[in-house]
Formats: sequence, structure tokens, C-alpha cells
Amino acid sequence: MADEQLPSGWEKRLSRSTGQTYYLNLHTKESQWDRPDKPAEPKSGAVSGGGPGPDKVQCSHLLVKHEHSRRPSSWREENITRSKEEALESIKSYREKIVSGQASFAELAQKYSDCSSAKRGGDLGPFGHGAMQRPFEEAAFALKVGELSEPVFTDSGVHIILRTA
Ligand SMILES: O=C(N[C@H](Cc1nc2ccccc2[nH]1)C(=O)O)c1cc2ccccc2s1
Repeated sequence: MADEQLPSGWEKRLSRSTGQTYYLNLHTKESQWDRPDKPAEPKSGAVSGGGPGPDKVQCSHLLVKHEHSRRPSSWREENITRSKEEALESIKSYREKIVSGQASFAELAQKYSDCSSAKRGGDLGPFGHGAMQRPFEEAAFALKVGELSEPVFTDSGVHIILRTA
């Protein structure tokens, strides 16, 4: 494949040790030898955004649970009693820090997410339709690679979602 545009959030790099080309995801800091999924090729004359969309996406998320969460407990806090409104305020403040560049998504997810994926900087791995709660899935599949969602509410709590692939 010629030097076509990479999906946003990815950069092409040259390995100092082997001289080989590799690819670095600027959001997750993960690197891989294989070229990341090619961005969807707009068909000539197709209306933009009209495509079927991907079967799978990869996302990281930061979850703040509250007293009405499906499981109001996490690795961070055995018994979570904050209100839904307080959870939303926390999520908004984390989102602001990420957007302003004061902190990375992975750093805040690792410290503050009430999901066990916190240990992986919030990375959930690739997932398809039907894998996650519907509001989460709809928000995740609507994101472009590298895009950060607004707050998303599920039975688990309040999330922000970063699409990484
Ligand atoms: O459901 C999970 N964790 C729940 C919280 C939670 N609820 C979610 C709802 C949608 C997407 C992610 C979510 N994580 C918990 O720890 O109480 C998952 C953890 C992990 C860890 C690695 C990869 C996938 C998953 S899904």
C-alpha cells in the first residue's frame, strides 16, 4: 500500500535499531509493526459518512461510578456512595484536563477509573456490536479514531470514551 494517509492519532516511525518502519499510536503510546487499519476509503462520488462503518472499534474509557451504579464498588473504592451529579462533575473535570493537555487519557484512567480496565490505561481492546451496554456502544461507534466522547451514561456509571482504533 502506497504512503496513504494513516488513521488519525497514528504516526509512521523508523526503528533506530532495525531501520524498519513501525507505527505509533500517539494516544495510547502503543507501537506496532503492522500498518493500522486503513481509514475507510471514500468511494468516488459517495456521500461522506454514508459508509456501513467498522465492524469493530478499539476504545479506552474512564468510568466514574456512583451510588446507583449496577455495581457500586471498584478496585478504588469498596463502597461507592458519590451521587450521579458528583460523578458527572468528576468526569467533566477529567475531560477538561485531557482536552487542555494537562494530563493524558491513560494517566487519568489509570488513577481514577472505577473499571478494572484502569490497569490498562482504560483500554478495553477491540469490540464489536453487542459487546457493551447500548449507550456505550452507540457513543463508541460514533467516534472517529482519536476522538474523545462527551460524558456517556450507562448502568455502570458515567464514562468518557477515547476511540483508539
Ligand atoms: O465491564 C467491565 N468492568 C465493569 C465496569 C464497566 N462497565 C462498562 C460498560 C461499558 C463499557 C465498559 C465498562 N466497564 C466493572 O469493573 O465493574 C469491563 C472491564 C474490562 C476490562 C478489560 C477489557 C474489557 C472490560 S469490560
